[in-house]
Amino acid sequence: MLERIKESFTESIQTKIDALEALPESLEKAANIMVQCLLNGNKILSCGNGGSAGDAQHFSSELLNRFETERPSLPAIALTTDSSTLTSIANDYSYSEVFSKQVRALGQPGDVLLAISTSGNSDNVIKAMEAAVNRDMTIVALTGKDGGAMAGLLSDRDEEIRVPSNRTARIQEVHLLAIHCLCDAIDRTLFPQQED
Ligand SMILES: O=C(CO)[C@@H](O)[C@H](O)[C@H](O)[C@H](O)COP(=O)(O)O
Ligand SMILES: [Zn+2]
Repeated sequence: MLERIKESFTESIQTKIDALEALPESLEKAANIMVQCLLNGNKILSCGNGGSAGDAQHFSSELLNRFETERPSLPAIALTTDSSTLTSIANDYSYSEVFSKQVRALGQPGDVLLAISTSGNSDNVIKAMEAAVNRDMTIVALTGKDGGAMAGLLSDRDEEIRVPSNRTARIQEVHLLAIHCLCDAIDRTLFPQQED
């Protein structure tokens, strides 16, 4: 057991080292997309399943409340939190529609969708991306593995942050770091004078 735990630490550290090579440029582009969206008075919607639902909420709470510095609240909505909406859409239509219906209701041109999936193949996240394209929104996709079907849906205006790993847990661990990098970049660009 001890060996297994140590292996998980080593693998997680190695995935972050690999991500340090692969991800900074896409993270910078994604941060710029989000900053521009917020400067234009738009908002960021986020979604994902399981651990990625937690990540979607982690991100929105850091915008709505705060990350590390005192600054005004920023507009973000996690599409994973309203159990009445989620269960009724899943019950009346299909689980694959739970995010896309909300995107069609809440998404405005210029908003950003933060779409999170380690496989890039979750149907409800893919349908949310399709709805976002129809709403003239920009997409930031946090993915892993080979990017899955999500990678094929992105256009030049969008950005994919694809963690170089095939293991869901390791990918999720880097997704959280990526989310914190995005929050840090947003805060430092929008509020350069604020104290830590
Ligand atoms: O947290 C974990 C595994 O670490 C799970 O809850 C995981 O998020 C779920 O199996 C998700 O349904 C996986 O979806 P995805 O990342 O492939 O989109
Ligand atoms: Zn997990």
